[in-house]
Amino acid sequence: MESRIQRVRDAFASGRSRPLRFRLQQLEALRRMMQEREKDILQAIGADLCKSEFNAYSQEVITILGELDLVLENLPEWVTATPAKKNLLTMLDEAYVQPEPLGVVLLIGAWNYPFVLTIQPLIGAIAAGNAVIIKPSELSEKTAQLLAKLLPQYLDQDLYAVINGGIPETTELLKQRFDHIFYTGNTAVGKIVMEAAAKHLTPVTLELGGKSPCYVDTDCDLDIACRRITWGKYMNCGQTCIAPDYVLCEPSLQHQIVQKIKETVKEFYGENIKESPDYERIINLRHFKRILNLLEGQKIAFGGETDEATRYIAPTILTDVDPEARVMQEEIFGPILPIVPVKDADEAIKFINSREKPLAFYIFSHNDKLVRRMIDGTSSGGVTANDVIMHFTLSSLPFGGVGSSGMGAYHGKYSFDTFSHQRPCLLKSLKREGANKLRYPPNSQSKVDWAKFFILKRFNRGKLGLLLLALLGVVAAVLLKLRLHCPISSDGPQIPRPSSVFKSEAGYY
Ligand SMILES: NC(=O)c1ccc[n+]([C@@H]2O[C@H](COP(=O)([O-])OP(=O)(O)OC[C@H]3O[C@@H](n4cnc5c(N)ncnc54)[C@H](O)[C@@H]3O)[C@@H](O)[C@H]2O)c1
Ligand SMILES: CCCCCCCCCC=O
Repeated sequence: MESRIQRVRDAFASGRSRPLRFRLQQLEALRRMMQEREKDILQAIGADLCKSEFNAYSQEVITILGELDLVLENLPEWVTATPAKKNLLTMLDEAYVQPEPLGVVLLIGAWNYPFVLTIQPLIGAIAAGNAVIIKPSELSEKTAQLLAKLLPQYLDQDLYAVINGGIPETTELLKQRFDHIFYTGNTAVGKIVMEAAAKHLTPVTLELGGKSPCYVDTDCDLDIACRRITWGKYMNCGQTCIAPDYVLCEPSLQHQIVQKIKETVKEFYGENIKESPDYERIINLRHFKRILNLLEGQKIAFGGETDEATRYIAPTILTDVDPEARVMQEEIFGPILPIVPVKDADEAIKFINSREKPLAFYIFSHNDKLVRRMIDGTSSGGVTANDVIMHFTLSSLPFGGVGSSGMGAYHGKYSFDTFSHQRPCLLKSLKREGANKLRYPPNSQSKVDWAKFFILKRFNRGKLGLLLLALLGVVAAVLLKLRLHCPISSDGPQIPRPSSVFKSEAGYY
């Protein structure tokens, strides 16, 4: 493993990953891979999660194709240095911010959307000019194997390496030094990743989980709300990081919601859900048993059927759920929807704020004021109002958590920024030493006054003040140029001192 990582490091040190043209070529190659190997990709995802090709395409492949289009179109602009504003002291210099690659990035993918959650951050890391070690999740075994086979066929083999394995391999990987670690998965492992990263002071992006609440207001189109909640909750058999984890609503809505979700489940998956090509299975037996344990002692209003042999759990709804119940203590990550009755929106806000910050927050209401009040009154990684999941699909929005649901964000330009260092550059000349003498010892009141003028711009805000400032700026620039070779007297510059000229009743700003 160490020699493989060293090969990636050496390749990064060669500088090969940096030119824009190279980055674009690699991203084009990824796009070619998506087109030429689409069938293999869909089959691998399908085998891991019992997912239909249609679902694998619309949930994973489309996102990647969209991201590639966006990055290929905008990367030339993103890599360009941005000129920075200058002050009076630097007005003749060059100042800009230049994004530069971080170096070798470790990318640990997740199993629930094993393709998109590995390739989408990879696109950002390549776009930003990094070398990458990719560690797909061993739980989505077929996709992990496919990535190890395909990526070296399309990408530079020295710069980008896939390392497969389970906990021992990840543990070993985390001992190595990286320039950034991007991890997607649960919060407990997120802490292990962060601890390992701290040993090398490696920055991390942690895309974690949490219990994402969904508030349904009485002033709401319940048919539409319940159809959208059903889609987002039971998609991928509930194994979606931003699935609505539980519903908060007034007691009077509870049974209507159960009824409408029940009808929608029938509409989506038919009478026999097990036969539906659109309904997935739980990834493995460990997670299957974990989810079943959450049902213990609960009032099942709908669903509840399970089949261990195929790891099937029916779309399930629990009503009158006690906030202290186990199902309300950990992220469900399965097709169980608890409904917790609350008195009103204020109680819902208090409920949400009394818990860890979730990855997503959903509100269904016709009342725009209420929607905004609930957004302002809570905190979460992201928000969608009157729908679920959809903020993930908009690449102009950063995707990530807050508090225990994660740190950092990605998608589109945000991925590029996550994998770049924004390097501030100030290019001065060795000339104009006269101006610099202001900051050299010995210091004096007059030098401090000048520094206040140049850096803090302490002068009157009025029109006259501004006009005088402009004039003085020109005079100062000319004088400083003329004085290049003359020492500054201990009494300060021989032009009017700014503090006496511009101080007025209007004060400073
Ligand atoms: N924010 C996001 O974008 C996002 C996306 C997908 C999943 N998630 C979150 O991920 C969670 C679901 O997946 P999961 O993490 O439960 O899967 P999991 O617990 O089954 O496995 C997580 C991964 O962690 C690794 N791991 C476990 N113990 C480890 C250790 N001691 N050291 C190093 N690695 C170790 C395993 O090898 C495995 O690959 C949910 O909380 C979900 O919300 C978040
Ligand atoms: C259009 C639906 C896209 C769904 C993609 C969901 C990805 C969620 C990532 C976390 O698990």
